[in-house]
Amino acid sequence: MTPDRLKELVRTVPDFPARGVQFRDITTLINHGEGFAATVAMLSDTVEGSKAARIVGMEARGFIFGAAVAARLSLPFVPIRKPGKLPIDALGVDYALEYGTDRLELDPGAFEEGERVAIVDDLIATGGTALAAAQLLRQAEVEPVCAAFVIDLPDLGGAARLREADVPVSAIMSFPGD
Ligand SMILES: O=P(O)(O)OC[C@H]1O[C@H](OP(=O)(O)OP(=O)(O)O)[C@H](O)[C@@H]1O
Ligand SMILES: Nc1ncnc2[nH]cnc12
Repeated sequence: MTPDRLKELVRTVPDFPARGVQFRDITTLINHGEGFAATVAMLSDTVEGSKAARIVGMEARGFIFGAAVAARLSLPFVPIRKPGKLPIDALGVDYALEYGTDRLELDPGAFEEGERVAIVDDLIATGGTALAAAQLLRQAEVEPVCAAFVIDLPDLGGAARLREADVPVSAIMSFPGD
């Protein structure tokens, strides 16, 4: 399947969760077996090329793709969670959303010192989530060597921000103009 065909499987919902937002919904993509498999295969090629030893994915949609890529490549998977969910002393980073703030947490004991780690998520918009993930990885003294997304919303600037922070970025498809 081509990236253009995969793009057709993403449902666009106007004015969700707020007026003016074009919500790019991946539930219709993963509800298509061949489309989901092709998406995971493409993300896996990127992650494999980065020579990452481990994959992290951000709660919740990042778990869907990150865990699938990890299983396909027989790589270990580490969840980056929303606050208060990890049962151990976790590293935490607060980050800005369009309105207000949120927080991501990570188990620093989940890694080998200095190893190469890939970030996988469904979508990059402002980059706040992915930058927080990269910051958490650096706090855990490992190297974010790749950030692989299904969808990039380039007008929101997240991919550019991540590259400025020295994290290589790739996406299967983009929706310019969002
Ligand atoms: O680049 P950003 O502006 O940070 O936006 C992208 C993030 O937003 C969505 O997650 P959300 O926080 O909505 O959580 P969910 O996965 O639980 O739906 C998406 O899955 C990304 O993680
Ligand atoms: N436009 C959008 N569609 C889906 N998920 C998002 N996360 C942040 N912006 C989004």
